[in-house]
Amino acid sequence: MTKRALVRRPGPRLAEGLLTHLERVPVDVDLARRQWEGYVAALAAEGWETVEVPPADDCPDAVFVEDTVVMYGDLAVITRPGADERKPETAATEATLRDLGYRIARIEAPGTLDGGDVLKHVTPEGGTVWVGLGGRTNAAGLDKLAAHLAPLGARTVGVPVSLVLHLKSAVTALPDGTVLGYPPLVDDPAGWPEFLAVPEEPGAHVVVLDPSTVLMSTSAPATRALLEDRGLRVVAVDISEYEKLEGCVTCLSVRLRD
Ligand SMILES: CN(C)C(=N)NCCC[C@H](N)C(=O)O
Repeated sequence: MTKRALVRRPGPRLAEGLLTHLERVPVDVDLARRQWEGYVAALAAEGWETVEVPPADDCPDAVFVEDTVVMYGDLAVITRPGADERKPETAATEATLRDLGYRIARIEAPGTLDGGDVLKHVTPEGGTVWVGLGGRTNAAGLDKLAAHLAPLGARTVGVPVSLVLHLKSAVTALPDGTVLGYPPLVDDPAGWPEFLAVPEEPGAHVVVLDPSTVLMSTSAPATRALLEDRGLRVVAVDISEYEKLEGCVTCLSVRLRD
């Protein structure tokens, strides 16, 4: 199976990216460019081919390509980002996925939905899709997504997000479906069937690279040790400049299925 992921190069206005829960601190754009290259190289080293969505230099947050689409099998649901500044980002993602042969659906107004609010766990028996309802994603956006995914066998469930930007700022999932999060930033840790509390905020963010390997930030060493103790292999990347903009490892790519 080809392992393929979308990525989008950071633009010159990266440092102007939106902030909701963090204070603005200077972003080193040259360092951010090198970190992005490092992130893409880490994917390549793990056997992932990357496809670049053409850059959107007028959109500071375009590097966070995860927010522009939700993939489910061969279907690409193009989002309608909750922040107006980010709405122009979706057109090039749609064109790229169309060219790759994916079926396209869209979140239409009045729905808003950011891909960072969507956490999926797909098994051969079916999939569960959790959607964070908070600042960027509204109930109409959740309903539109649920309608697109129901014919594919997915169950869509809304969960509150009030302490961080996106659902995946608070929690992500390990290959076995265990949900991990840093409890002070998770609205309802007890609401998850299998919840693993991690000791660091950036430790809540993993990208599953294969059934035994996850990608995470170097800024969560204690969580890395915890995951390695559970038998996982961890690939760590430095994404400090993106973390200053409320980004994390998940936001910088979108994994595609054949
Ligand atoms: C899971 N996360 C956090 C994301 N998918 N996206 C982060 C976007 C950050 C950007 N500055 C913004 O405010 O939109």
